[in-house]
Amino acid sequence: MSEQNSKSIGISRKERKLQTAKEEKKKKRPSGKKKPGVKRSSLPGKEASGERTAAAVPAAQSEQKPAPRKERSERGASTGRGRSSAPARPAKSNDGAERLSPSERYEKRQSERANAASAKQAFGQKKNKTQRETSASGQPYAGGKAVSAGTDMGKTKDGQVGRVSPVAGKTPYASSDASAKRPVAPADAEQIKVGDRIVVTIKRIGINGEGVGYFRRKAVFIDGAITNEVVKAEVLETQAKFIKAKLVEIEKKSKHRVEPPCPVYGICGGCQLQHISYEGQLIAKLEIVREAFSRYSGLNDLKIKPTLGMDRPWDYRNKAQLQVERRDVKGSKSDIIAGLYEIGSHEIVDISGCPIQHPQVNRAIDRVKAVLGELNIPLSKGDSRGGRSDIKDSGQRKGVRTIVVRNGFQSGEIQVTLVTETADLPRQEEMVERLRLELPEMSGLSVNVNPFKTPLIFGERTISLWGNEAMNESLGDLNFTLSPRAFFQLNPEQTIKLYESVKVAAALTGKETVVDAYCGTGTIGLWLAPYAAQVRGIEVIPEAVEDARRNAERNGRDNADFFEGEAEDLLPRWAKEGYSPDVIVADPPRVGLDRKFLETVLRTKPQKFVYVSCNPSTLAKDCKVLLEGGYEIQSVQPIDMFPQTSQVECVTVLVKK
Ligand SMILES: C[S@@+](CC[C@H](N)C(=O)[O-])C[C@H]1O[C@@H](n2cnc3c(N)ncnc32)[C@H](O)[C@@H]1O
Repeated sequence: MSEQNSKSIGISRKERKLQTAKEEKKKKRPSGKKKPGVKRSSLPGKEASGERTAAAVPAAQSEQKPAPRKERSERGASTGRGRSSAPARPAKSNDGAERLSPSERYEKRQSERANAASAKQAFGQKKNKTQRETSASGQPYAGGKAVSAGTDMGKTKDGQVGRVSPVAGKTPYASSDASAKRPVAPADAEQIKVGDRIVVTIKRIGINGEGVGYFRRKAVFIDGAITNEVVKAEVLETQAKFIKAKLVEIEKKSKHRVEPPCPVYGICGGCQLQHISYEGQLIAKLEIVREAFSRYSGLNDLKIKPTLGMDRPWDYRNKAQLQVERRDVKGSKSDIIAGLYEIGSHEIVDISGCPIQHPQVNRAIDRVKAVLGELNIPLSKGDSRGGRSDIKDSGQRKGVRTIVVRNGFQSGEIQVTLVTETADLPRQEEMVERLRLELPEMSGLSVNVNPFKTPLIFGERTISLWGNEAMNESLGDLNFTLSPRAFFQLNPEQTIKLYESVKVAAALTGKETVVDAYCGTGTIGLWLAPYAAQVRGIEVIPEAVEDARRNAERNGRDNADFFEGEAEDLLPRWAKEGYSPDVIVADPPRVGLDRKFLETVLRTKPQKFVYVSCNPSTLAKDCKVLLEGGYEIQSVQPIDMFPQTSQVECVTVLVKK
């Protein structure tokens, strides 16, 4: 979050825009008619884009017992730092080089990656702006004809479907009377300029949920367009290999196009596919996986199973981590908003009542906001009305930055964690008292201290203010203990399908040795343990390894052991010692598998390799290495863990040829 983007007091231009959008939406809806799965009063969303990154950094697991105001120092750089809010420094070796534990190295790498990504994005945005300005200034305007893209394009119909509500972008589509000022696009893709209008037939949905078509064989990415639609679009950016364009009009509408139910869809950035029917989303996800294998593995005819979806693809998320800000909103009871950053900005979009969060999570967020507001607890972002008088409205200050709420669907427990820059939040006892009254299902309240400006949500130190330091949740027959930072899948209903798919894919007979690489709190390994001779889990975060060991004990899985380290270090070490598992299951973060890890797999040659992936691109790239190394793909099962978003999880089984 940049201080430069701190909000001014009162209603901003963007808020006004948001309110207008909501009002327009209200007008459009038949009165009294409720949208499926959406509360009338609700706004939408999903966690910040760093969710997977943040969630993939599990944390310390402590004994599950009430521990009022007890601080829990976590292993690593912050150990023994007491209540100081001073930034933790990594230990240095004698030669001055950083001496980091595997988990510290992992966190550092994640942070570096995230910083590099945002720098790249910022560079891209700057570049686009320049391009737009340059091109727009020299663009000839000549009548109202758009150039058709490709041989099958340009079938512009009279009386076409014109206006629909804005999707995946903040600007409503232009009306057709704007045609008088339309620039004419050149007939060659290389001469296309920003501001030109083109007609494109959409061939598929891209990995970020955008429609993908071609203009003279050059890929065109158009947010909000759907497969098989013919759309008119305005060019926003031209690159050597692709064009980015904005949807202006839909000439031929897909049968899967639906009205996005959420009033801030396309603004908050949490969802990318709400404008597509659920059936259409499942097909789109299959297309995304197919395209990845074709592009990165060179497999054009791969058989991919239909995406496993949900009966009711709403209210599924068990966790929210929302940025908070104190803001005066006229007509609103609360002066605190909680939400996600608006697409391409540092402004928070309020997402109360988000239709993909479980209602209990939304309710808990509302209660926490109300209590923070009532007690004037300082926030790191917002006006100077509440909180402490020493807090000035000038940039970054110390206070609550993020509210994290996790709900146990089975246990009914609610875990609340406030991420702050400083441990010394005022009125903590009153806060505990008020929250216990307002949120009786709360099983634990913690403060996590993150004094750094980093895209990672959590810092290293977690302090339990009240209740259990860790919450309980179960999946199928297994019971888990989860500390505030511990990774746990976000969609429990689909997680069972995911783990069952892994079980079916592994087809264990009870005799196999199995490695669960990137095991988190040991969930997959424990799921498989009753069907295997032995399970070994590898996980880089020490606290998650402790969780996994505790969970193994709790569930009586005495053939499962969990080891701390990087998968790319431990697997080769075990191989050297002569250990060669029959089956390896790997569930890495989005970056995919490390080269050293892949090379060891090829050397140790397990009969089966079960790859659980949340990123089709890295999945397909890694599979190419395995295919070239003597494996073949037996099955690919996409699973919809995140309905309404463009993300797709896959269980891919590779067997030795
Ligand atoms: C996508 S999560 C999967 C967790 C688990 N399989 C589950 O279903 O809950 C990936 C896990 O890999 C861990 N991880 C990341 N990099 C790692 C590495 N190099 N070696 C081992 N574990 C790693 C993360 O801490 C995280 O717990």
